[in-house]
Amino acid sequence: MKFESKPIKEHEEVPLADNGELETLVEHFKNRSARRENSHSSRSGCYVVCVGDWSEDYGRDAQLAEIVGLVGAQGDRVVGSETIKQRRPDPATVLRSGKAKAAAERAVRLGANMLIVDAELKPSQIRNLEDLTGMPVCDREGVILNVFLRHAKTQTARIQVEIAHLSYLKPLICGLGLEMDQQAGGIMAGRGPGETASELLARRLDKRLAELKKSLRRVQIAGEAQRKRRGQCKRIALVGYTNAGKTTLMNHLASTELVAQDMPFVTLDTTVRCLTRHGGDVLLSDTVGFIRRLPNRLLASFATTLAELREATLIVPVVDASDPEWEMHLETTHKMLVTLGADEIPRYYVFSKADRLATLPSKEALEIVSSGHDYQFISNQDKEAIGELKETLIGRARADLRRTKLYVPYDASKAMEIVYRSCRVVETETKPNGLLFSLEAESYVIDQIQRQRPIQRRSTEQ
Ligand SMILES: Nc1nc2c(ncn2[C@@H]2O[C@H](COP(=O)(O)OP(=O)(O)OP(=O)(O)O)[C@@H](O)[C@H]2O)c(=O)[nH]1
Ligand SMILES: [Mg+2]
Repeated sequence: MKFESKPIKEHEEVPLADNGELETLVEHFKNRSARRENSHSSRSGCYVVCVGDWSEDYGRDAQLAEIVGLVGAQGDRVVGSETIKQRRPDPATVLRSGKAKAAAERAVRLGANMLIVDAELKPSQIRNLEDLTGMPVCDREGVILNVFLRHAKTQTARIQVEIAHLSYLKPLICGLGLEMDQQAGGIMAGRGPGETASELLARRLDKRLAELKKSLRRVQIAGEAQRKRRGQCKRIALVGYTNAGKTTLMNHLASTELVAQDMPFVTLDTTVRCLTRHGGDVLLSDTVGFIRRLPNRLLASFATTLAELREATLIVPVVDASDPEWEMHLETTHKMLVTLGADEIPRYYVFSKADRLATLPSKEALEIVSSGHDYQFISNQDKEAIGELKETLIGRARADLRRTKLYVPYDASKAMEIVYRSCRVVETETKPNGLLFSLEAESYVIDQIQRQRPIQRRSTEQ
């Protein structure tokens, strides 16, 4: 099977911008950043408040560092920050009012014109906090969406991010109710009889969301033909926490020149390239990174892109070994693989940025976190190790198919599904309570079928 190593052609004609009133209004209510709030000052800034119930200082510092990094990636400057330990959030404002006011005073003294709260806030909580502090407030989801908006370059990524962003904005905009009617009265011509400005806006936002979803579907259908052509190729997917070094590794392994930067969510699109020479049977893909508490809206919007991971022959979790939080990053990656239904696929772990480590973690610790799968430490400067890794990955992806006989009882529906989805059935024999298959499949698929309890029970009964 030959596969041409060409970049995916995006649909250029998919309409994105709505140049009319909706754009003006969305822009008006768009999740604020310090730059936009104070467009006169090029060095306006944010004050970050990190909320949590940490048992150790270490977890608190790491959470703060992460949100500060995200604010930087959305293009803003952090002028100050603090952490507030709080077990239960205040229902109206998440932060207790005294603490919120004190934080806002410190923020103003430092010249901030936006308060970033590292928590998931409801639209009403954002409004209450803004009333209480007198400052524009942006929550964690808003910051992540801003970063995605800033980095979305291709049409697919832009549509996916815009869908997530508009769904986030909708309750914020519509919840403004009367105030919104007064502000928008002048702008919004074409209001139906008895329809308030916020109702009209909700209707338009819904229409826009429906258009975007249709556009996304069109782009995805166009990509499906390309995916089908790749169907017979072995696929290796690089996955992992954002900023782990996935794209850097892809560039070294597949001689690509994709953008890799010390910043979260630089990659938002899946890029697929041949790992073997002159087109060939092994493909490598670079994917959007993960983060703890990834907003559900973004996950839903990127669901189809990420669902491709399920088709991989080999998953390569890339872990930044130099990050003090690497174990949490790995845990987040594992949870995402479970959510995406890709946790049964064979894995080969790569611990990146080894050049930054004085000592490597102990073998025992690594075996536990990699749950017995093989792993390798790598540094982007070590060409020899990268060459070896490439050979190992190609070898793993091409692992031979096994031919075997397997009895599957009728009531083992999950096992039946795996047989028909992932095996080549050579022969089927009917038995009183099930089917005896002669089939061909990769070893892990056979193991997966055998792990289904009813089969083990019944096959020994036979
Ligand atoms: N010192 C060192 N830096 C590395 C290594 N690998 C990657 N980096 C750096 O780590 C940063 C992030 O690398 P990327 O490859 O963009 O990470 P990513 O996982 O693709 O990140 P996102 O696409 O943003 O999720 C970049 O500044 C790289 O130069 C390595 O082995 N050693
Ligand atoms: Mg990347």
